[in-house]
Amino acid sequence: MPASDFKPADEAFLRSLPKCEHHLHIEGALSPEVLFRLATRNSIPLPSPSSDPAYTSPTTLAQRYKSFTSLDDFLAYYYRGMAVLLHPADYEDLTYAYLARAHSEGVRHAEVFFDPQAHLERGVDFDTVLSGMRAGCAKAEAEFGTSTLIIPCFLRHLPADDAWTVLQSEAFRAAAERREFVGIGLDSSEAGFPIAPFEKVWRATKGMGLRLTAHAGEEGGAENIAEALRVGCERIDHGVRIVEDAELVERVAREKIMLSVCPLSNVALRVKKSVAEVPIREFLDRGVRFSINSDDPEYLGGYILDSYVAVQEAFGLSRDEWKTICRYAIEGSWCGQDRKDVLLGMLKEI
Ligand code: HPA
Ligand SMILES: [Zn+2]
Repeated sequence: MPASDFKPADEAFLRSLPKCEHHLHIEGALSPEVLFRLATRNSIPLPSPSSDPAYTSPTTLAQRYKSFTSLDDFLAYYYRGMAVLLHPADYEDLTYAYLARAHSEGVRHAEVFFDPQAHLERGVDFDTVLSGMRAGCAKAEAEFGTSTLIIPCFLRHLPADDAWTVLQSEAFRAAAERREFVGIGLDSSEAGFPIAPFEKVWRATKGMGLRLTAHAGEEGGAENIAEALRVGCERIDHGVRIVEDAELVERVAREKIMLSVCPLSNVALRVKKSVAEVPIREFLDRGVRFSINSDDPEYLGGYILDSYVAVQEAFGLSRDEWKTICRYAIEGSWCGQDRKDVLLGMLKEI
């Protein structure tokens, strides 16, 4: 269906679908307005407008976010932006605001990433971030019934020893034992930063009974996806370059390994020229399981419903195909079977 045939009624249908979001960095839900407000409240100096005019106002910053040239160009703003987050309440408010917005767009289950090392290096400890996020999740769960899980991600541009230190820390181990997060991920710059050095971290994490995922096949090639699976990842974040390797495509379909795809992010970071180039059609035709996610909604082009609408405009999927995507997302979630059954029940009613 060409874009001009997209009916407004389809947006109501897309909104009504019971969605699971698996690829959302909470730091990427920090809007320019909140960034400026928290910078003042927490006395964190922003770059001066003479060094970077983007920091003149929230409007100019939002405008700058529309012209990222690469993952690293974005990451520079993303790491600078999150420096305004200091207190548990900052993380709680950010998490709650994201979940409220997500709920209004039909998200019924969310698995939320954060980057502990990016906070630790500024003196913000693991528990500050985690306790704030958990409070935001609890509030949203009580108010909207959204189920949530939290996934700390290690930064692949830092040495694996640094991730190992976090993994061995008392705060990480105690929270893992209390099951305050469900697994770990790996994010940040992909090209030139292979996953292999993190193998020891990944094995130890698995030994703690935690789940494993990693960003791979976003900026880097399909070989990074194969490597991520070799070290024990159960799902892949992005993974769109998997189509470069037909055997790997067959394998993930056969083994029901889910890809958490982020179409608007791919376009914003120039991984793809347009949403139409994201291999949604190939994935559906070859039985590759995937979910559709926003990644960093305040930086990279929008929230989850924007992503669903963009995919519908590009591919004109049938209602049954949308239900298949939502079923893949439910089945690929890391919540328990009881919750999955509830979500599948919601999907049946659509
Ligand atoms: O899309 C991403 N890729 C890698 N690292 C990230 N950190 C936040 N978002 C991303
Ligand atoms: Zn991401």
